[in-house]
Amino acid sequence: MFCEVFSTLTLRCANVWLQIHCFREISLLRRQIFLQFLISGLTTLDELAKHSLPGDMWTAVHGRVLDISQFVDKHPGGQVIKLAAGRDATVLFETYHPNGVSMAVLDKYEIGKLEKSPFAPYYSWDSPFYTTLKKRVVEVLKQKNLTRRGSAEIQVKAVIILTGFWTSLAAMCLVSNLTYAYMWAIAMGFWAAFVGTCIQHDGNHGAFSGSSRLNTVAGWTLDMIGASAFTWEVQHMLGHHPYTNLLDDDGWKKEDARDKSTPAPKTTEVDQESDPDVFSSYPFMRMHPSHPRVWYHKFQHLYAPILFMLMTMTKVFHQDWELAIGKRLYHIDATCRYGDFKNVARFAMMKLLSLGYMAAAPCLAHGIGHGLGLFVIGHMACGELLALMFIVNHVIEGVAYARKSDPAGPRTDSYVTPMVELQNAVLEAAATTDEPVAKIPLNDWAAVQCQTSVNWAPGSWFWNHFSGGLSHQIEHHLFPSICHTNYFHIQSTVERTCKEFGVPYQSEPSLPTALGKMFKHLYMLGNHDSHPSWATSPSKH
Ligand code: HEM
Repeated sequence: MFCEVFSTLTLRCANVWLQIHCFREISLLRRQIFLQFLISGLTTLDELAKHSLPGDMWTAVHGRVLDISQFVDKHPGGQVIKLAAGRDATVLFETYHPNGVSMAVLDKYEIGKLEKSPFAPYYSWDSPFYTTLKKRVVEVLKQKNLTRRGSAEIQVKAVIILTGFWTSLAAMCLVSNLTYAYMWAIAMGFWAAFVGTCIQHDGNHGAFSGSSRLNTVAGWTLDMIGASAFTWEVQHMLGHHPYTNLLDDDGWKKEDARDKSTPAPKTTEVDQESDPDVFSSYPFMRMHPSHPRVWYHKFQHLYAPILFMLMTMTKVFHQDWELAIGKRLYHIDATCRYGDFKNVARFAMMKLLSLGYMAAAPCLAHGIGHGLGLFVIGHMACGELLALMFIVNHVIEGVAYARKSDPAGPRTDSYVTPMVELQNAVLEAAATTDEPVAKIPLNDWAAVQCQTSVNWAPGSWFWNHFSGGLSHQIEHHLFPSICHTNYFHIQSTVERTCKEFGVPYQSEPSLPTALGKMFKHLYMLGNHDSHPSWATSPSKH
């Protein structure tokens, strides 16, 4: 105990000393050597978690501990790097750099090695599948003369959407006819959904623009519509994206049962590899076959649309505040964002301001009853559209689910995966030729992303724009730092590469077809603990 306190104190003093003395490049080396000297032995995840605030930021990539305190402001990808602070950021690092990062950069900031996590990592990074995908996609964009991150196309689109939002809001308050006011409220809700899918989504992923500032402003539009970019980053970028449809079987139960007023458990007691999007809806909805089925789930396909309507309001009034105050979302430490007082102040200011123009203004214009009614109707329209477009990509017939306790890769409920079938077919075909084909591990990160996401209307310019790239969910999950306006340009390359490597790639021809399959799947999950049809999910090739 004494040793722990002493070493923490020494490190903190050392950091303050280094803040004061190390602002030049030459000092970086001194700082690195000094920290290397101080950290004798391996760094634990708990020690790493103590370094997540500006001026004192450590992260870990492939077992190497990096001091990124001095690098964050120089990072070519902008402020998103702060999400890596205080945690193992291997998945973020691998997935946000389609062009790779020189090892010299890592060498420059390395200060030690990470102790092995008590939880075995789910993913494998060894296959050539993701490297080949990255190389081909970067090449296609180069050939088409497109920038990876957004350009004029998304910026013009952003102006149109923002104009739509503010015009609907103003019209909702200014028209005297209440029927029209409610129609404007619905329009405002839809525009707000487009702000979410087409502006903030790219901004917070660092994909809206090459300019870090513009990305921050684009990300901030989520606060403009009443939610919080910081909360979204934690849930979506640190939870859902890296660990899509992956469930730590015991972890969610522990989190569920935990008394939230007690101190957060240590990082050795909780596993970061779990997708909050699939377990946060439980017990209201059963979205993952690992969750126990409760009697009312058999109606979930019927009541799902009602819950979807309430989604944004729950976030705005409950989840955002819980996170900002507790600095934690389920198993995810949110200190990197809400540990900074400036961020909490920004959060609170935007909450107040947005409530002013979205709720108080209509109340002033139409009276409290109708004012609140307009606010709620706007939210319901927004929540419904957003939920339908998001959930359809991951909870749908044929999609795969993964369990941390199951080492054999993502699979349908009855232990047959389309990936196994496809791999066998590809390897068999290759056996008759001279061309060797690499076998892809079932837990290959990119291959898992392809199996846990589903596209709809692939290659369509219109639907790509309408959904902010959600129609090309597989491409988005593989390349979150690439602007959504590019996805239909890279779609055929990704599909071809999947086919070549024997990795499943599921596309539904249209949104209505995909929605039909989503509701059918919700019905199946609600009415069967497991079902034979999950065992024979058709391979799409
Ligand atoms: C952990 C240590 C990290 C290091 C050393 C690092 C380093 C770099 C470097 C050298 C580049 C320029 C690459 C190029 O020119 O192609 C870059 C770009 C970028 N980084 Fe990082 N990065 C780190 C973490 C992160 C994290 C955690 C994220 C996201 C959460 C991120 C997001 C980005 C983005 C969006 C770009 C722009 C990519 C593009 O232009 O396509 N980086 N980073």
